[in-house]
Amino acid sequence: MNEKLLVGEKAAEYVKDGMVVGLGTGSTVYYTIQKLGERVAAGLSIVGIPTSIQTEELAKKVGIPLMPFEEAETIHLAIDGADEADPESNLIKGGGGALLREKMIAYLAKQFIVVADSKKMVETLGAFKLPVEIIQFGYKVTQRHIEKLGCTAILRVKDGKPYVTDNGNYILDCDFGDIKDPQPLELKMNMIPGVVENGLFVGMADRIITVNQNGDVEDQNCRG
Ligand SMILES: O=C(CO)[C@H](O)[C@H](O)COP(=O)(O)O
Repeated sequence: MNEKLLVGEKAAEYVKDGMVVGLGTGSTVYYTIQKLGERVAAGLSIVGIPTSIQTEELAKKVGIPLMPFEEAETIHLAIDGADEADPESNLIKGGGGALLREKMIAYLAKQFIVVADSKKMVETLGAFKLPVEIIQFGYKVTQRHIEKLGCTAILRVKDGKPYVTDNGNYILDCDFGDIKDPQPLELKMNMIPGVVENGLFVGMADRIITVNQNGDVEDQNCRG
């Protein structure tokens, strides 16, 4: 069973005619975007706002009309994946390196739907190392400040070179062990000069679409 396909396609059902839709990044929301492409070809009228260059290319390929984020007055709905989700619907995101644009777009969205296969659902955040986007200037100094918060921070590397985000920044993957109380950490992290954004999404998800132990799609309303 392809859980990513199941949850990705389920989320596409929330997209209605006339919506401005935030398009997330990754291998789960890939299926949402594919499905939306099919629906656009069949007459659905939407405008997408991509959270990464990768997603922009995919959306163009499947025929979803796009608009620049800076021109958006509102986003009706944003759909995105997650690396981990805890029982309070707090998330770690940024495995794909798009956390900054993902958070900006989710923040503007009236509704934020997360698509997550069952492996992403955890009791406590932190087995997945927390991605933190930092500026390149003085990055080792920023790294030391971040480590004082109680983690080991490793510079993300791709093809033997530091990984550079769509925004021209570096990413540190930070091992805090269990993150039992994500909100203070999210705030403290962003107080450090040189930190642009971190991958903790606290209290942002409105729905999480996942797969339960019986193999059924479970559509959780995070607002009770
Ligand atoms: O945060 C992200 C990218 O920055 C992704 O949403 C997250 O990494 C999940 O990706 P996938 O659906 O491929 O497991």
